Amino acid sequence: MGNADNRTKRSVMTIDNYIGGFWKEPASGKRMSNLNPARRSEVVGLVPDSELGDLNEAVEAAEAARRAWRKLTGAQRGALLYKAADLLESRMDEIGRTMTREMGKTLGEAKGETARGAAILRYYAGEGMRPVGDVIPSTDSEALMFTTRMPLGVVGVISPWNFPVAIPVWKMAPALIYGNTVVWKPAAETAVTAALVTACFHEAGFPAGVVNMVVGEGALIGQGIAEHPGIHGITFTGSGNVGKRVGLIALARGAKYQLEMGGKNPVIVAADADLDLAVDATISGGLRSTGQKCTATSRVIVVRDVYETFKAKLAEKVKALRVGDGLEAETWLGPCASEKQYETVLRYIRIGVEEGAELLFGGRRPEDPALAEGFYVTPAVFDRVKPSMTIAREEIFGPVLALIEAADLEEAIAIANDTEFGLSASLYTRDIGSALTFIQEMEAGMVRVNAETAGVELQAPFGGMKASSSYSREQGQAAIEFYTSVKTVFVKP
Ligand SMILES: NC(=O)C1=CN([C@@H]2O[C@H](COP(=O)(O)OP(=O)(O)OC[C@H]3O[C@@H](n4cnc5c(N)ncnc54)[C@H](OP(=O)(O)O)[C@@H]3O)[C@@H](O)[C@H]2O)C=CC1
Ligand SMILES: O=C(O)CCC(=O)C(=O)O
Repeated sequence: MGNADNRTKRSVMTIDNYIGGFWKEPASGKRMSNLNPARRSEVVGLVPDSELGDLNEAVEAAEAARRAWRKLTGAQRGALLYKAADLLESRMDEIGRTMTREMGKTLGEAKGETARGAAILRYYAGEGMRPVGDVIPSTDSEALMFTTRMPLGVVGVISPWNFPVAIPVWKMAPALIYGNTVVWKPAAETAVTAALVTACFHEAGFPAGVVNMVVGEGALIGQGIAEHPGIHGITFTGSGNVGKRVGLIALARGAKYQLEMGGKNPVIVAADADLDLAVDATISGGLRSTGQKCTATSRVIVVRDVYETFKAKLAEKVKALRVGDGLEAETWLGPCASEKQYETVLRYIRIGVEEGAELLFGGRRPEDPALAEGFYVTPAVFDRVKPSMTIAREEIFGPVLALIEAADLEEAIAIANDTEFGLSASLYTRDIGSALTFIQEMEAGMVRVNAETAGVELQAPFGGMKASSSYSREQGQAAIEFYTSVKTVFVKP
């Protein structure tokens, strides 16, 4: 993997692809630099700029491994997942620090995410011992009819930079336990973290070719995965534009696909809400990970009776959040993950102001000269946002909250539903009737009452409605639906 001895230090790690059980230089020998978003002059790693030849080699390795892998028992595959979980957990500090240096989230969040990766691996390791299929009564009294499941074959995993451990693990762990082999293209921006995760699979003793990692430009290697005839299923998390493209390519060649894309997640604050609880959840749901979660709260829809009180409480707490390097213990909010993301956030803040929303707080570079070299922006709160404004409609993926006033709960739910997205939504209320109306009316894959919009439990289905996903669900027992095909068996003596 290169420079492994210096993993936790501020040294530059040189990363290779992982193909057929070996760390391999990209055929071109070319590499890209990954920068620390907290300090743009600091190079965290040199990561492969792979070509299609590297991808082809990985697909061949995955194809060569898949029959023997499928023939192992679930318990045998699960034993390897348990080992990978133990390794990931034992390296929580090293992986967390690398993640923070590579994409900026605070060390606490990065370590928490790594621990979550280990928990996901253990959940799916156990899945190797759980029942599969149903016995179905046949109309023929002599016959036995039942369902079983087959793995898809080679699964292509295309993952983003915002959860560089949890998302690929929640895709790879079920793919593997159900008997598939994997070719993983992590986001190039977090490929050093990805290599540390891959090292856990390698050292756990997964047979050669079962897990492969190829790092390169999304438009080449990601698209190459979508197009590759040797890849039978593609699971993608990222932007809507790329996701739709991946889906269209997969559909055209008859491959199975699953897309998790953006969100424009609302929190509704009802007149009877516990306002302190709602404020804390808005801050945590909207601004943790610098707002770079597909489940992040971005629209804060507050019923008129409590709008001004809620706004004052929110502004006071947001002002107190400490922006800084995620490695510093006192930092609450790290930098945006990249210059591209930073420019996007600043552009949306400009658009918000131009369209007439009132910038109540933040949305600027911090004044501290120690932060001048990073992609920092102070958390922004916009007041008097209209549902038609761009900042209320498009996914920003940054620390920006848009406050929208609603006359009552009915109008709040109508505003919440007036979006192309439908990933997550929350309501703060003390009234059971309001909660039930919200649960019934809200068009979102995850609805949460008195809980923030972000926060995914690994054992529950995760996914969105409308443009947020391809209607499929990940995680928990739902994952089996994507990573396997049902086979109906009819046996007569
Ligand atoms: N739903 C979510 O969790 C996420 C949503 N987003 C949204 O997307 C916006 C842009 O982020 P960005 O990183 O550019 O997201 P992308 O959709 O570009 O990236 C997601 C993954 O897809 C890969 N990719 C890029 N282009 C292609 C392609 N043509 N075919 C196949 N794969 C491809 C990327 O590779 P590489 O990056 O190496 O080029 C990465 O691995 C964010 O501002 C946010 O709104 C982003 C990340 C996660
Ligand atoms: O909220 C979470 O923990 C998961 C969010 C997520 O899946 C994403 O941002 O892509």
